[in-house]
Amino acid sequence: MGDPTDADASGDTERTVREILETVAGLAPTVRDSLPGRRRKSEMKNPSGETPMAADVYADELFEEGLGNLDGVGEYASEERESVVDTGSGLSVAVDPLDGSSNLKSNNTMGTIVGVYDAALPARGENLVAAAYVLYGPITTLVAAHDGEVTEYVVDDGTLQAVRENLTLPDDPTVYGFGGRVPDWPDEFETYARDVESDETLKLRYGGAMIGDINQVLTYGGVFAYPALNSAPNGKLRLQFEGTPIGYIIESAGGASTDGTQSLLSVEPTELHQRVPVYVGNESLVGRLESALSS
Ligand SMILES: O=P(O)(O)OC[C@H]1O[C@](O)(COP(=O)(O)O)[C@@H](O)[C@@H]1O
Ligand SMILES: [Mg+2]
Ligand SMILES: [Mg+2]
Repeated sequence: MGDPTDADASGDTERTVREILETVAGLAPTVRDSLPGRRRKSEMKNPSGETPMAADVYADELFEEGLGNLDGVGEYASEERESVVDTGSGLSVAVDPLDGSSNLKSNNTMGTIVGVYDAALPARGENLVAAAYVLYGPITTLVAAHDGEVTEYVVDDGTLQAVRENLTLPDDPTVYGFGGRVPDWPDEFETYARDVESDETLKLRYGGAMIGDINQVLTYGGVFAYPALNSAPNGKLRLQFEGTPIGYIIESAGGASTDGTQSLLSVEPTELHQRVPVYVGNESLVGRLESALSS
């Protein structure tokens, strides 16, 4: 028989993960409804030096209140605020409240990303106990990874309705999407990209919101990269809010993730808002990429 204290702890974790997913699902329609009236820049700068949209700031406030008020959540952090908010004791939640919010101007897809860590932030990907994203597409969906399983839910009415269980990346990948300006790509990455482009089984899908592109990779199989750039060796995306949760979801779905040399889940966090090159997708394509980058 196991230690009753451990059983309590894991029961608490399960309950809190469920409550976090339910809270995010519950807020998703409100976030979506808030977008038309917040399609403008805010007056502030975020810790990454960007000017967020009013919608980014509002979504962050909603998630901070909703998730921070849960008994089992001890820390809340987001891409839009400088430091970690201490909300009691329990799991730590790191949120990208709106991913791809520059797509608001052109009315294209966006998402929300949530990482649930069992350690103080910033934490390693290996401390993730769950990760999820909301996709504000024609349908509002939530994809969650927990205990090695990935599930897609429809959350249009604010509740979790499972529609696809045990999601895995298809064996025969068909899509790729790479961010950053091509002249800014390091030579090794450009060689890989040209190789992928000339593969007759693959076609380009890039939408300017990582979550939209990731959902295509999860649906059709393929590879997404926001690479290291000549002008930004750590790329654009943030480790804690984007890199590790997405690495966790893709790895849970049988795919691979890397920062170029190691799994995104193994990258040592040194700073809450640090950036990281992100490469995720089918193992075959990520393996080819790691070889290309090391040559
Ligand atoms: O405009 P670019 O350089 O293609 O960048 C797009 C990338 O930046 C992001 O929008 C960054 O995320 P945020 O919108 O949360 O800052 C990603 O979703 C996307 O993959
Ligand atoms: Mg983002
Ligand atoms: Mg964002």
